[in-house]
Amino acid sequence: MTKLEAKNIVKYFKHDSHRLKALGGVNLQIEDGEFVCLVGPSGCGKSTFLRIVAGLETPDEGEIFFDGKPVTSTGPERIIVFQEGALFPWLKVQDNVEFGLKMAGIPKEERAQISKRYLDMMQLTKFADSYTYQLSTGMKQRVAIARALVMDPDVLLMDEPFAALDAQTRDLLLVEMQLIWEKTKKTILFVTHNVTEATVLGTKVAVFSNRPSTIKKVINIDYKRPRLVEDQNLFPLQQEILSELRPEVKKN
Ligand SMILES: Nc1ncnc2c1ncn2[C@@H]1O[C@H](COP(=O)(O)OP(=O)(O)OP(=O)(O)O)[C@@H](O)[C@H]1O
Repeated sequence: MTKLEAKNIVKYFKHDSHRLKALGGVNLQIEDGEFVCLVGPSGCGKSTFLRIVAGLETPDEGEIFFDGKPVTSTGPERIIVFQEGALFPWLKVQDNVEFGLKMAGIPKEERAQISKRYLDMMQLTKFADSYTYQLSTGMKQRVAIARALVMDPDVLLMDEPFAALDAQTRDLLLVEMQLIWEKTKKTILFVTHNVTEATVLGTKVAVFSNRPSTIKKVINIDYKRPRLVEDQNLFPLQQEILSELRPEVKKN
């Protein structure tokens, strides 16, 4: 079943005296439970596209459909996780994770039950009473992912969530992310600059062209999990993606 569909998404931005055409007609179809990685040259509009899917921006042309209905605003079924996690420093880890549930009026005990499951899943139980400044960057990112997952969204939108992590932490989270996806069966859209990351995570990888961007190619990846970054069987796919990407980066 199709979960999300982008139809001819066009987006302009105002830059001083001129209009910059960021998205030039993006078309993408995403089935329920797919893990779709978005790669493309810097500034091509990947984050803009994700924000449009989240309902945080409106396209100038085209439409996003969620379960066949047009997206007109943000909604709890589409939750975005940003690169820096955007946590609340004045709240403890558990309160950060429960924040959306509290806003939704879920009673305290029920909130605690739900957050416990995701704190366990993200190996954060011991840190439930810590403040976010007491955590490493990788742990903060796990809190941000847990905070999104407690809301049980249909679609998780992730904007370079691992970009600020060291290589070892990132490799661990890449395995954890695959396990979470297998356990929760969420539909995931994941923006990354890292082609290896894209092949490790994705059921498919959508390559954006240079601005005004369109989807240049979609590459399907049907390979056993959990996938590891050092798996050489993924190299040919990485080369295929890079061969699509390099000419776009040069144009940039
Ligand atoms: N709010 C805004 N106002 C003006 N221009 C914007 C705005 N947001 C994005 N842009 C422009 O739109 C283009 C696409 O930006 P966007 O951040 O979506 O690209 P990206 O592919 O995610 O980039 P990167 O890979 O470097 O993070 C860029 O040229 C950027 O300058």
